[in-house]
Amino acid sequence: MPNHINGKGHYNAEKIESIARSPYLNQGTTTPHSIRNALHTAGLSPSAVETADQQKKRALIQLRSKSSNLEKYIFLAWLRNTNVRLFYRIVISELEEITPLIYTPTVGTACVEYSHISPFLAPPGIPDGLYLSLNDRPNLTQIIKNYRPYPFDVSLTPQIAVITDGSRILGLGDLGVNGMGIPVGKLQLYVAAAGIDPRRTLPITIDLGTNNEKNLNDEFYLGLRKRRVDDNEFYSFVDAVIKSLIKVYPELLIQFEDFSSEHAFDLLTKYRENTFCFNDDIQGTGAVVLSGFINAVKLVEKDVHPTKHRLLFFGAGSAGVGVAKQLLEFFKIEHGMSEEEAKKLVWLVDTKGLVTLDRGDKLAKHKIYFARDDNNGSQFKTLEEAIEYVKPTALVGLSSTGGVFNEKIINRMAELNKNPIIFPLSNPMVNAECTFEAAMKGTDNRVIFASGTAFPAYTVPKTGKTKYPGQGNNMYIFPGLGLGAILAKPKSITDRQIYASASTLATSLTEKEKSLELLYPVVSRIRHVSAQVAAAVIVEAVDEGLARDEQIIKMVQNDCKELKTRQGKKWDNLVKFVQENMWDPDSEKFFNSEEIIGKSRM
Ligand SMILES: NC(=O)C1=CN([C@@H]2O[C@H](COP(=O)(O)OP(=O)(O)OC[C@H]3O[C@@H](n4cnc5c(N)ncnc54)[C@H](OP(=O)(O)O)[C@@H]3O)[C@@H](O)[C@H]2O)C=CC1
Ligand SMILES: CC(=O)C(=O)O
Ligand SMILES: [Mg+2]
Repeated sequence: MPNHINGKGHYNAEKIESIARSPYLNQGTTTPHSIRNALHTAGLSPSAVETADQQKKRALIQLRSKSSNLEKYIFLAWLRNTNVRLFYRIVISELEEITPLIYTPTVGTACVEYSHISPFLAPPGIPDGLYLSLNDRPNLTQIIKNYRPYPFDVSLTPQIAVITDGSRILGLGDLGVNGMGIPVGKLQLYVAAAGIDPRRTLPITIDLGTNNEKNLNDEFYLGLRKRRVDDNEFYSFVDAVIKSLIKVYPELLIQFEDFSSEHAFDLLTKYRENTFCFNDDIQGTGAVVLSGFINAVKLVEKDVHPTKHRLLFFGAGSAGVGVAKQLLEFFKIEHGMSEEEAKKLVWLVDTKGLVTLDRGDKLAKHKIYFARDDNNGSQFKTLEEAIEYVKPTALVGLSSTGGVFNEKIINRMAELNKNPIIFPLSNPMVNAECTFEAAMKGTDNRVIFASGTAFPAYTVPKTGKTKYPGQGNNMYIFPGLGLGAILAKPKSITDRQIYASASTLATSLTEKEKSLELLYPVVSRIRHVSAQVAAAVIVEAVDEGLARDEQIIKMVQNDCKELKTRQGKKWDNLVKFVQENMWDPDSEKFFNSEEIIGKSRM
């Protein structure tokens, strides 16, 4: 495109066009006439200039008028892809209402439908995420560079990528490329909950085929129409993707998400020491459940000594085993137990029953660590049998099997415990092992409860007292963990950093939240909580000698002198620094229209 008039004070037409079309710079109906004139967009919309509040009010009315959550999801995606700042203004101010629409449970429905809806989520030329298919192998580096949703801000390179292969999307199984909704959804929470600049996020779905018959037979399925590749090809392709990503963006933090469990563990083992990465389903979930468990232990400690808990996990995949491993750290660190002692507090159940060493089947690698050898040859095939054998104080569901904690199971937990801990953590809501209402009714309202997807509060009919369920979802961890890591730039993300994120989340409850016996902070405080989690991760990374950001290292050394007693501390200056670095849709620091127009001058 030719320039307008050469010389000082005139505009470069190409730049003007990219500003006018940028979903980030677009201010829609709030654009002042001066800017419309400068951008040559005067006359392209009605003349009214609105305030940001009016603009937001209209969008919320439209959103609320939609009759299904999927329609709301589509509306919100369009908003995000046409007016980023308006979208995040809405998300941040209405977190409780919007989170279930852009994340679990609605994102589950959106993923199932993704091939049907994705062409309608964004205007042409604005990608919703980056697709890397097997056929792209020779050109990975170039294709990675193609992802430029905000062409005007091309100097702002991605800081965080969430990557999936769509093989285990929530509890919905193998959805192939339709899994894209997950990296997109997670990254929206990075922005809303931790203030990562939306221009610096990179959602990726790698397409190595799918074994989902429904997708393979769906005329509208948009991914490769072939079965998944074998393990050799899988690891080789993922390796090529990781290497290309690091080549293009050397400081990129990579979050592995919703890979099938075998691959999830192997990828984490392979990359965690030498690549700036973590696995959200193993480590993020481990940390968030640990945090809720720490608070649950406090609530029941009058009756159950912390070291006397008996934890029964229903589900022994990446999430179940990841959580179980993280809980061991609690017993070791806070209660001085040895690894062997702590391990004895954990039992796993999978599709074949209680996981034991002598069960007779070949156990998947990740199950061996917790496989019991003290069962004297007895085997326990069902959850009921396992409960009778273990007599658990806590029952944790990570099995993707909706409703499996039935009335009988819940009643039995209530007989065994004054306050049974029941965490049906599978997603989306239809896969939760039980509802909050069922858990309350089945335990005479004595349950200590957290689920992966938020359930409504429950009012006890006799007393009129309302009880609030916890939401044990990794969304309370990964945004803050990622932000802390991005700021401190540690060489790797360690168990200690993960533990620090969990223990800080646990201590972030306000007095009011504690008085309501909540296990997690209310969602509306998530931005503040993420800043605290980020600060904890930073302190830990500095203490471990792994942080590489000089300014952060100095600040931590000044602010947190007594590192050994740091747990539970607030590190006010550091938290303030983190908050100042959080992207905010209304901050002049991140958006100054005059300056942006100025930049387009020749
Ligand atoms: N709340 C949160 O933040 C998070 C929740 N999750 C949820 O956790 C769930 C599991 O994830 P992940 O571990 O990766 O998935 P996997 O599919 O790898 O694991 C599921 C596990 O459940 C077991 N299982 C499935 N059905 C049954 C059954 N009928 N009876 C007994 N065991 C059964 C499987 O047994 P087998 O091994 O024999 O096949 C397997 O061990 C998902 O729903 C996911 O959404 C995940 C991450 C975070
Ligand atoms: C929450 C999440 O990461 C999952 O269900 O997989
Ligand atoms: Mg996940």
